[in-house]
Amino acid sequence: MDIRTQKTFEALFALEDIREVFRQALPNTTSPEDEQAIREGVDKVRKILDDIQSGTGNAEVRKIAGTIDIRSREENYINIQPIQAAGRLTPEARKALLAYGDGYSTCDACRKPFRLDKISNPPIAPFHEELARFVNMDQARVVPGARRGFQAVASTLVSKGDSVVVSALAHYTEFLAVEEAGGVVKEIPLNEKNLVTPDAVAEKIEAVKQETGKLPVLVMIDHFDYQYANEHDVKGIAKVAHQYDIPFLYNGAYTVGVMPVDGKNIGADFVVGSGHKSMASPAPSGVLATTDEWAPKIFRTTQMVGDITKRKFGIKEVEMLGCTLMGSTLIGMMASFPTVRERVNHWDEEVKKSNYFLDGVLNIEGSKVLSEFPRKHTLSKVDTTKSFDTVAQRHKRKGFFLSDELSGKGIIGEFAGATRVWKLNTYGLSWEKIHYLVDTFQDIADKHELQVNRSQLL
Ligand SMILES: Cc1ncc(COP(=O)(O)O)c(C=O)c1O
Repeated sequence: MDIRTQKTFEALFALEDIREVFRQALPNTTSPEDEQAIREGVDKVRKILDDIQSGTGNAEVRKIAGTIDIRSREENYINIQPIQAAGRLTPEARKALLAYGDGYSTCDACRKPFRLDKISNPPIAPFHEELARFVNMDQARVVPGARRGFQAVASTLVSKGDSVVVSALAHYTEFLAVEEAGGVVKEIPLNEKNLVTPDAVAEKIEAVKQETGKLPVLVMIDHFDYQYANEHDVKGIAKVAHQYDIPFLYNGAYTVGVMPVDGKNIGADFVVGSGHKSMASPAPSGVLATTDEWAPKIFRTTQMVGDITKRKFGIKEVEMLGCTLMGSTLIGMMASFPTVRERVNHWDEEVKKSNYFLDGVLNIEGSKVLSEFPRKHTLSKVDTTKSFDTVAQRHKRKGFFLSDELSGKGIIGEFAGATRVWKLNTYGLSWEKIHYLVDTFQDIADKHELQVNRSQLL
């Protein structure tokens, strides 16, 4: 890179930093004048970035400026996309992405024993210890996504034909992990509230035993499922699994990183989390934590010896394929961790905001919340077939009318065209944004002559 390009990059990153400071200040602003000043500041910086992007300068610089500008979707819009909310990166993680983009940049100081989780500069080894403490388990490894955590556990515990008990709302990646290991999933039916109960788990275990003559080898349950984000009684379920001496995998894809998770208290043998879903981390990232009892099995090291060379790679862990996350993915996760560790303490406030917003939606006649209500999570499933979809039926833009209206008001993230049954997530939105969301949904309803019961607003 020539010196001019390098200097321009530096200037771009400095501008980005300034914009980030503005952006961070926005949710904490109370006076409209300050908010206006901050918005103008963001606009000015954007304008400079736009000029660079569209100017005739160095193509490489234009390209990187373009990449940076993708971030405007977070600054200019309220994004209620269901699965992105808690995975959005912190400014620190964004910087780490650039600084540690080279794949093996984490490996400069890799010394004996040669393994990722043993590297102390950057402080990857202490990060692993902190991760284990964070979910109150004994040992942890970073993995490329929650799915790789399921895979490591299934590959260790499941042999051909073994049964694994999962929820009827289990994520598909649990199915795949079991299939790859040669096992079969056995689904626990839901009760009338779309919940998996400990009793239903016990019945399923008994049924599997009857049917196959063998107990299942693993029970794997999502604390909050991906469909309704209903809370399932994981502690009660872990207890049932242990009564049959079956290990319990806690799927915390929607919890680890947003709310406090205490694996020991739950009775989990394995805790799996998703970095890019709930830990403000780049994809693919996640965590697999376990107890001292299970660690030697799940994190077993290789026994393989080369038949000609007699080479051995003793310290490398088989399920981790030696090392897992490298470069910016891992450092991004680490960079966000202080924020993530702190933010779980504010989960109750996040849930309050989620309920406030949905109360506002429910005040629009015909709207329903399909998830358990009041909400215990920020991800929710709503049914607007009898409210907004009645407008869609008579609107020339059909099902797209709602997305058009919302994006016109700076709200994005719903699936365009889906105004019937859909999911959204309010995680991380300030109270100001939540109020704005409610007002906007109700204004759109008003405009299209749907009944809105504003008197019930808090
Ligand atoms: C409940 C649940 N478990 C697991 C996963 C997979 O997570 P990852 O993408 O980190 O592998 C998802 C992803 O959507 C999910 O919703």
